[in-house]
Amino acid sequence: MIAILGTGKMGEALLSGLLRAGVEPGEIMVTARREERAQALRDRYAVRVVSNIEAAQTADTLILAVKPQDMGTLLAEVGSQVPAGRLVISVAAGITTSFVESRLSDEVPVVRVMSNTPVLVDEAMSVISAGAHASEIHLKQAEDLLKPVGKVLRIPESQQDAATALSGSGPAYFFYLVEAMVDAGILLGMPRAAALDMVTQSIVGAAIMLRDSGEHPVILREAVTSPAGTTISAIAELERHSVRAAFLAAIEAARDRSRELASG
Ligand SMILES: NC(=O)C1=CN([C@@H]2O[C@H](COP(=O)(O)OP(=O)(O)OC[C@H]3O[C@@H](n4cnc5c(N)ncnc54)[C@H](O)[C@@H]3O)[C@@H](O)[C@H]2O)C=CC1
Ligand SMILES: O=C(O)[C@@H]1CCC=N1
Repeated sequence: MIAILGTGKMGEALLSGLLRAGVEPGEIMVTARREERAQALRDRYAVRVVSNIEAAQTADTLILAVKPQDMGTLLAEVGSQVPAGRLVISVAAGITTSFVESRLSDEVPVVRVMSNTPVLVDEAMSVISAGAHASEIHLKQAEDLLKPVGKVLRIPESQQDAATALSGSGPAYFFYLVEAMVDAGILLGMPRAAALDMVTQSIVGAAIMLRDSGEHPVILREAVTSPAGTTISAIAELERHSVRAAFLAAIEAARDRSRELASG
């Protein structure tokens, strides 16, 4: 039995992914703070909505998917209720395995996961790290759970904050880029719907080329960049506005914020 504690955007994305992967609704229980939310989850997925305590006491695998700021409260409620031999998976940004372990009364294995919203289309990037009591078996269990909804990579926990900044938040940077490019289309007089279509298909095509060609992004970009052509005129402007430096600083800021979140 799998329990998802805190079924918001990420918890629901994981829930729908598990169901698409063939886990039976009867094998999953979820928790929610508000009754309307609980009812929506029952209606949409036919899963049982239970209390945090019931989930903690009965599930073999607990997925903690509350906001980092709510993790202390949740663990204060359920920490003493999780029996040894279970697996706890935390998907919260910035929350370390030792933070979770120190709030569990038994030596329960903890795996820290950073996934991202493309879970919704089975294209997540999930990075996982083992806590002090987690072994190969537990990492494998977490991998098996996450593989149907995308790619899974094991990393040392010391790199989790960087991964949160890069792939956890990553989709947001691309949506932001799409917004900016669509605005550029509007500036040039394109209808909004056509601009969105053009940008979306360009970004999807480019992403698939990047993933499937095995080529380095520099090679792919150079193939589009003709001498004295249009692309280099755009790239010169991006360089003039230090867009590359802005990305370095932005992702570093996200990494720093991830580090801060564990301390509340
Ligand atoms: N949204 C994203 O792209 C990603 C989010 N995450 C992580 O996933 C976690 C959840 O984020 P979101 O889903 O975006 O937040 P959210 O606010 O949509 O979901 C959190 C849910 O937990 C519920 N909750 C809070 N305290 C509770 C408690 N004591 N008992 C039961 N339910 C409780 C809230 O009512 C809410 O429905 C965060 O820790 C975040 O760092 C990780 C990767 C990507
Ligand atoms: O913004 C956040 O805190 C979460 C973590 C990774 C993506 N979204």
